[in-house]
Amino acid sequence: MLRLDGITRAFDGRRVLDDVSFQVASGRLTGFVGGNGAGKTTTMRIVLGVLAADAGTVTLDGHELGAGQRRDFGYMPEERGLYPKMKVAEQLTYLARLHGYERRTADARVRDLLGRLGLEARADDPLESLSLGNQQRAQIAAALVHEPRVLVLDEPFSGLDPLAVDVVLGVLAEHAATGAPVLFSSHQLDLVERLCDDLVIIAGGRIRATGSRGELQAAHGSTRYELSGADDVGWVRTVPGVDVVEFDGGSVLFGSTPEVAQEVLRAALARGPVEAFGPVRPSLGEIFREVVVDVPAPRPAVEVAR
Ligand SMILES: Nc1ncnc2c1ncn2[C@@H]1O[C@H](COP(=O)(O)OP(=O)(O)OP(=O)(O)O)[C@@H](O)[C@H]1O
Repeated sequence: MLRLDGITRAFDGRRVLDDVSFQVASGRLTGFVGGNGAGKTTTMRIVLGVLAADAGTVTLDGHELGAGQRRDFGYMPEERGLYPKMKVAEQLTYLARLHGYERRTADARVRDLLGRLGLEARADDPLESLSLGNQQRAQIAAALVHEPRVLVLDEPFSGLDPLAVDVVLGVLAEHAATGAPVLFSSHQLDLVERLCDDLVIIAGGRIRATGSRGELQAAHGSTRYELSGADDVGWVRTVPGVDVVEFDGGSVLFGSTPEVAQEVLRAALARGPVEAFGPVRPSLGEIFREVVVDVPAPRPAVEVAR
């Protein structure tokens, strides 16, 4: 398990990470979600040791990280990092060789990865001749080429079409299944909601919520209920304890306690056929809006004595 404890970082006296603590479980995909400037990239750079924290620790399976362990990490940085003019397979093999793979093993590993990422036909083309989405797949291959013990990716899904998202997701999930913690950042909430096992929400440099989707849904945002009937269900508005959110003649979305929801269901059945009834869990977007609302500005790096 990768674990961050009390990470703090300031730039020019402005605190951009404030007591950031969360875990990335082994074998699971953890989505790191936040708006622009929330602190995702800075946190990832600190995990990778590219940037130093002012305070706090990063540990892997209980051991504080040094350069030696981080060599086994895979990282796809925001600024990407491959050579545009070099052929795709050639530079991936070169990277694998830098990690100590023998040529034949490196070649086999690269061909396998390119195959799984749907890039085999472009293996011998210069990176810059690929579409942006395919260049991104090559960047992901570069992060994975040495079978990293921990995988950290900055916005790996941005700019990918839905099919490419599924291809990349499959490859990342396969890698997580080897027991590696996988952390990826994103601000595409709908995508993260579908893709990851666990979520970490950051805003204004502070962690606002962590947990599996189910845990977040249970802890934040209220469950609503949906009722559809053959006839007009406008009467639901008059039931005490019901707060109607949306109404569309034959269907209604409302908030209430579970008990009141059951009363509504019984009343609906007494009136005629019910086509659909059930809880509607809050979306990640709703939870995100709830937990990031009224985020206080980060404290200055140095408290001024009064
Ligand atoms: N090298 C730096 N010098 C000064 N400020 C920095 C530096 N790097 C990051 N920041 C600031 O730290 C804050 C967090 O930035 P960061 O890039 O970590 O956010 P992010 O969540 O990755 O955002 P985005 O989704 O827009 O990439 C921002 O206010 C940014 O301007």
